[in-house]
Amino acid sequence: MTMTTHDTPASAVTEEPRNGVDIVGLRKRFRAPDGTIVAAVDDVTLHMPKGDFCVLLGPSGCGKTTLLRCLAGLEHPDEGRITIDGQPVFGPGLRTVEPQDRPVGMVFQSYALWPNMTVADNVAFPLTTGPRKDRMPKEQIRARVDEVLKIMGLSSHGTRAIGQLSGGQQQRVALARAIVAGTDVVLFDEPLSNIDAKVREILRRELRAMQQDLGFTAVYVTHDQAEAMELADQITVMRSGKVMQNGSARDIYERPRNRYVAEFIGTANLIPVTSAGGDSHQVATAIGPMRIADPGPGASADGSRFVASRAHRWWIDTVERSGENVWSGEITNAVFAGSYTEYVVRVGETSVRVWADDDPELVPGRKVWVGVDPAACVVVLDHD
Ligand SMILES: Nc1ncnc2c1ncn2[C@@H]1O[C@H](COP(=O)(O)OP(=O)(O)OP(=O)(O)O)[C@@H](O)[C@H]1O
Repeated sequence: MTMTTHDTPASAVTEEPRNGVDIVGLRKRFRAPDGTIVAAVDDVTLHMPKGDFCVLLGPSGCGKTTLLRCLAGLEHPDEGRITIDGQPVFGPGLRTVEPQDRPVGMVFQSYALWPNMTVADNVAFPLTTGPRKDRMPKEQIRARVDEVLKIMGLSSHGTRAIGQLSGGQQQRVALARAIVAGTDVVLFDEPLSNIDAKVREILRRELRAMQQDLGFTAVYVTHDQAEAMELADQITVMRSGKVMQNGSARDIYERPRNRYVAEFIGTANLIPVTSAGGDSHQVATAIGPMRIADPGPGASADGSRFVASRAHRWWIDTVERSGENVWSGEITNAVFAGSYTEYVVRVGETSVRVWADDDPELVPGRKVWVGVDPAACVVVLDHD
């Protein structure tokens, strides 16, 4: 990222060649207190294209923070290679590049600000460390700090003490500090998780707009799938140190690779496939034949498979219907969720969840017809 001058809008930033982040065969193991070895990062190979917003998503303990810390240089991997912005920072035969020498900025969950310094001094901090001969002149530092404070909506807060700011404002200061040095890659470790829901939504939108304006590559750790969907150009779903799937939010949501991904993101109906092979557009399932427009990644695989479909792609009706992908069933539960109601419908021995408009006629015990568009059905593996 090239920083703008004081008066230049962020959108006018000059582009420079960048390469994003390349991770090849990365492994990091820890010894747990009971002596067992935990593979926190287990053979991860991943490319994060320059200028993309890349989210590492997964439940607690899946290894996303460890992977981020390896990129930052705060953790020393056991094996593999890392190249950031074209610069190899870790690899065989390479002297590991120390955190302060890596071309990255970082924002933590705890804001990690200096409580006794002013807002402006906190933001300026990365520009005032390192060998004196490499530092920029004071006037230039001030201009850059003013600029990022403006970008973060903190212009009038520069002289305040950190303790006089709200949590949301403190995280803005931390964001400002991460971008002030103009690195091409900024790493975020759950930066919004300590902030209340409304402010978090605002900051999330601002962060995305700022990243697009300035054009840096963002690597963002979260366990919140809604946050991932809203922010990401690329989502990497992790489990037990491994990459389960990597792709755009749409890819991951509409074409999950396996059961784990389908269940982790959004609400999916997973209907067991009962026989292998067959027509690639029709499979035998626990509720009868299901038509699928796109067979999906699990179609030709051996082993347990499911037809995955999103709850909001199903319809529900009290009037008898017939045709493909239509079943009769009985409502067993209805939960009003505001913008939709979740109806749980028993079809044979299986339950499907249908997200539809609230309808007072649709109550538990009611016989109904449900169905799903074949275009919304994809076969997924039980596990890779
Ligand atoms: N310093 C450490 N020593 C021992 N084990 C560790 C260490 N750091 C992480 N681990 C283990 O490595 C695994 C991955 O941890 P990590 O913090 O990367 O997961 P995470 O996905 O970021 O989880 P969270 O969202 O809870 O932070 C976990 O099993 C964790 O207990």
